[in-house]
Amino acid sequence: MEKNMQTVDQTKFDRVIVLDFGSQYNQLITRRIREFGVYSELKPHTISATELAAMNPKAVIFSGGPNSVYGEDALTVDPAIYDMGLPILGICYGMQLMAKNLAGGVVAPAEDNGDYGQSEMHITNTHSPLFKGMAADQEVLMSHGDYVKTVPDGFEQIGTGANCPTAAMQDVKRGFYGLQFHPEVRLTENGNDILRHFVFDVAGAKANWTMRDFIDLQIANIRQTVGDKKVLLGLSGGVDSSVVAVLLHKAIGNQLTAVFVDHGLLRKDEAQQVLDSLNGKFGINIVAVNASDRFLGALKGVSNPERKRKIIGKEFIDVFSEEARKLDGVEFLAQGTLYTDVIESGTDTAQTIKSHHNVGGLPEDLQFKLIEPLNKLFKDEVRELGEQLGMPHDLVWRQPFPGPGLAIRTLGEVTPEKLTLVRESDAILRAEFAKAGLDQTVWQYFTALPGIHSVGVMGDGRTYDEAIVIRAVTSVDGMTAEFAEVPWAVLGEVSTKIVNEVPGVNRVLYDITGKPPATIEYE
Ligand SMILES: Nc1ncnc2c1ncn2[C@@H]1O[C@H](COP(=O)(O)OP(=O)(O)OP(=O)(O)O)[C@@H](O)[C@H]1O
Ligand SMILES: O=c1[nH]c(=O)c2[nH+]cn([C@@H]3O[C@H](COP(=O)(O)O)[C@@H](O)[C@H]3O)c2[nH]1
Ligand SMILES: NC(=O)CC[C@H](N)C(=O)O
Ligand SMILES: [Mg+2]
Repeated sequence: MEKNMQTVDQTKFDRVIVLDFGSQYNQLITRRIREFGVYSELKPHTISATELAAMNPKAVIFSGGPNSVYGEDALTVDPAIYDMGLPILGICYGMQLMAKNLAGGVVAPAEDNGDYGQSEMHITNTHSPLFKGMAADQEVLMSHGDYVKTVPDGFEQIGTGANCPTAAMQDVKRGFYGLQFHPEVRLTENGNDILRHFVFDVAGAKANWTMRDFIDLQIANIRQTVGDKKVLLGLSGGVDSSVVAVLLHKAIGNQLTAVFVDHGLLRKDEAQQVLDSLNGKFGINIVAVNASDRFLGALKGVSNPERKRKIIGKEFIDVFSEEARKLDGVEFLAQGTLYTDVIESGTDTAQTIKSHHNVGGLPEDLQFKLIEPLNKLFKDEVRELGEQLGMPHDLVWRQPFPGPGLAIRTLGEVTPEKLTLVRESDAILRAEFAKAGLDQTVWQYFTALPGIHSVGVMGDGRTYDEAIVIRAVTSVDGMTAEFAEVPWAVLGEVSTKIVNEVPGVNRVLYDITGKPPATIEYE
């Protein structure tokens, strides 16, 4: 175990606090700022000015959110926050909230249909510190139904959009800024620079935080939380739980036991490959449990996607509990939960998109205390962490595989027969992508069974068989994704192989939807 890590001075980092109004993108704001080398954290919008002052931030950002500032259930902030002398940046809902809270501002619903998607913003004050050095016209991502009709006293409009008079506003004296568009997403051309200008030029923050500090802080936290108790880690062989395994091993050594569950929903040969690649490596010893009968049994007859996810979540916990009982003294369950899993499962402010088995799928009466050191990070940040921890490239860059496995790629009821179709077609897809070198460039790729039957003709005979869908996407963090532009020749090869080698399939489809509006997985 490494010494001298117990005390990490958290106050030595400059920090920017982001207040959460429920946007799906709000943690993206914090991670962009961490990428600049400035520590950033998301906090509830209910935080008081006193609590905020105790964190000694350099600036505050109000995130976007689904509500209307003048709606009955509108979320707001402690008004004393405006008097703290701190720079504030309001994004979307956050800007509208400033306009509502500060004297003179007016927010109204859009007269036509609102403003959703990429559009052009024209900068009306090129001297604004936010827009330093930028061209007067730029693409931004808008996603709002309300708009700021009148800027508050002391503010000036600094940008205007095609469908939105106040795309940006500022009160330089108070250090207050508002953006109607989302600078945190890549679809806003200069979004990163705008945030950077706010953090460094307006707020005067210094870049004094690194991923190394994150590692030290997590190791210190884990040691303090765990004491002399034992921790059971759910290890899938994926990036996230493997990174957690290495962190935990550094922090608490052999107080850690890793459990790998074969739930019968894994890919072809996956169980053996996980054990070969991880057992005995990095000081990790794995307990492998074959639980396919119980998972498949519990899923029998169930076709609702959310029900399936909850059942899988519960079965995982039951297996972990049984293993914990064999070990004596296990108080904690560690998981490789990422922020994506948390936000999509729904929070107090964000809607549920799907219940990830490890968050929204957990039973209410969970007997373990959770340790989830990555639950504020995104996939690409975890990969950077893995690299920093010296883990092998292949493991760090493995494509994600969801905990519920092939169950959420077998739409509707899961049966062993259907699983075979998904498993075999997926193995073909993976082999062909590897052959074409696409495994290095495509972020995630798999097949799914949508449950469509259609008529075919094979060997002069009629078939009425299943279709298989190929899903292949590029992404950075899984929050948004685009369908991958896979060469037709590769798709053709995969299609021929699947139809020839997987009995019961007579048609192969390619999914050309991004996220949003679709999601990456099917359920
Ligand atoms: N088969 C499994 N056995 C034990 N734990 C699992 C299994 N599948 C998932 N988990 C737990 O659920 C968590 C979430 O799964 P998820 O797939 O998001 O992460 P991962 O498998 O660690 O990484 P990746 O996203 O790269 O697949 C894992 O980090 C792990 O703690
Ligand atoms: O561990 C997991 N448990 C889950 O329940 C789960 N659902 C989706 N995913 C993975 O998360 C990323 C985003 O997926 P979606 O666009 O389908 O929501 C993609 O990488 C998905 O594979 C999951 N991972
Ligand atoms: N993305 C947002 O923050 C939207 C804010 C508000 N709900 C609107 O529609 O105008
Ligand atoms: Mg996984």
